[in-house]
Amino acid sequence: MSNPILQLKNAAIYQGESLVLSNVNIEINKGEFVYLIGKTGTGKSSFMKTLYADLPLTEGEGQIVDFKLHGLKEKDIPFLRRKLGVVFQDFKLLIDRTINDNLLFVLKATGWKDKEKMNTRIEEVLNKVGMKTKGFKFPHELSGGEQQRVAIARALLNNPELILADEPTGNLDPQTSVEVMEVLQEINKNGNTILMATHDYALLLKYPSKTLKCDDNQVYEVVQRKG
Ligand SMILES: Nc1ncnc2c1ncn2[C@@H]1O[C@H](COP(=O)(O)OP(=O)(O)OP(=O)(O)O)[C@@H](O)[C@H]1O
Repeated sequence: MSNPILQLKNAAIYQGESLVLSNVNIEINKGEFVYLIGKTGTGKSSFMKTLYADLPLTEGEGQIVDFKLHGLKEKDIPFLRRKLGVVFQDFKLLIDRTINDNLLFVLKATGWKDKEKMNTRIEEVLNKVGMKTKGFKFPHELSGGEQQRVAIARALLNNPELILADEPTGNLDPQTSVEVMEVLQEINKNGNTILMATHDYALLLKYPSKTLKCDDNQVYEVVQRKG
């Protein structure tokens, strides 16, 4: 039975005045791993930004983790974002503090108070991405792949219902991309739903999964050829 965690109906996505995607009708169910592909400039990032309410949905309807995207109020955006884990191409770690303090910062900003519980949670998420022993390091002391694993750990802190990853392997070499992908696959196997924008076709071939494509101002599901 389908159990949508994300549903867009007749949605149009704009950057300012210009229409990027129109007539978007898609559904993502709990537990799925979904790719979002498409040439550069076709609207993948705009699509992602609409989902985490960085761009408003002004046309059509959108439902994501129990929030309505159309008519979403400014004051509700932080609550929506707490239910999402967002991972970016450029990691976006705070460079002036250690990995532990990066994660602590997010926990405090999202309402956690108990020091012991925070430390336990930090250890748990770092463990999930194989970075348990690196919490004392500063971001610049880690490789790109390690930084991205920390960024994934950060996205997991509040048990998000959906993880949005926008080109998470875009800055990584092929081997490191596979390592980061293994982490995302593992997280998905443990029940997290993931939408990942990418133009890394090698990853699609190695880890085939449901794929949405942005092309010609449309988003549609593509059927992957086998063999
Ligand atoms: N901040 C912005 N203001 C105005 N137009 C924008 C803005 N960001 C993107 N666009 C335009 O929106 C369209 C879609 O861009 P978007 O970044 O969503 O594509 P993309 O598929 O993510 O590309 P890439 O793979 O290069 O990241 C492009 O025509 C782009 O020029």
